Amino acid sequence: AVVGVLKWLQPHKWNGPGTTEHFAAIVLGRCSNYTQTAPLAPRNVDCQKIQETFKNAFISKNPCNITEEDYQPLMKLTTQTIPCNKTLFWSRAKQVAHQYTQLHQDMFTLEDTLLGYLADGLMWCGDAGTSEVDHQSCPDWKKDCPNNPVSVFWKIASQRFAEAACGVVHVILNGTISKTFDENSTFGSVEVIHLRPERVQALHAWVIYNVEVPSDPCMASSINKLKSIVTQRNIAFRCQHRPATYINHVTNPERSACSSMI
Ligand SMILES: Nc1nc2c(c(=O)[nH]1)N1CN2[C@@H]2O[C@H](COP(=O)(O)OP(=O)(O)OC[C@H]3O[C@@H]1[C@H](O)[C@@H]3O)[C@@H](O)[C@H]2O
Repeated sequence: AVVGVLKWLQPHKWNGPGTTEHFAAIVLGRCSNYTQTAPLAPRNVDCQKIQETFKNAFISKNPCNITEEDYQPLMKLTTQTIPCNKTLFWSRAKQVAHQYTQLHQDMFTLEDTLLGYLADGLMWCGDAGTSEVDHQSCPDWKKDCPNNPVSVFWKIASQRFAEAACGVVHVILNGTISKTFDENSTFGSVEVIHLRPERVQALHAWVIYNVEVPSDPCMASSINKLKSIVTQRNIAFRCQHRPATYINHVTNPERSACSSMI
């Protein structure tokens, strides 16, 4: 009990929340669940080994000096092939994107792959001086350092997800915020630039908005910026705007509000 109190009294070294309680057990459970239930799950996966490899990527390491190489062993163990034309990116629209793939299970966001499914919503970090995870605090991207275990993970996972994409790929963007497309987002700074023009013919953007918008969100200046980045990479670009209720209709067609739309 004394050790527990002392740990609780330990000063918070970083500005971000600490490692998720039962992190290793959650990763192991998610791995087993995914490999037994998900469509296109990689077969004969050693979940114990994946759990250990995930921990070894950041345990006993300075949590402000994590590199993409630290995650290479984990990336190798979780390699997965997504069918062409079935990749869905999102930016500032996580919930809508997952509502969509819940209904269209032939489409895949990063979270619908094993790697993204293992880590979604979790926090994790360690420290050079110990083999324990830090439950007190972990570095915040802005207030502490960008090369922390969680940010580096999502950067390398997003990059590999984009590099593996093929055919016509889609992205759900948020039409109710000023920067519908933000070059500094992970989608803008990592995924768009790692699409391979020899594998990807087109990027289709679906701009989702909540309320009637005065003008076509596809005409926004940030969408034009996305179009120029994509077309300069020899990838065709198309934009369509959709009311958020469209996703709800698609998700719950039996809802009375949807009847008028059908
Ligand atoms: N749990 C997940 N997190 C993230 C995924 C992802 O797929 N799952 N990410 C990134 N990401 C982390 O989410 C925040 C904010 O994203 P947010 O600001 O909402 O949007 P981003 O474009 O940065 O990132 C979403 C984009 O990158 C992948 C996913 O395939 C989407 O196409 C940012 O710090 C990223 O490090």
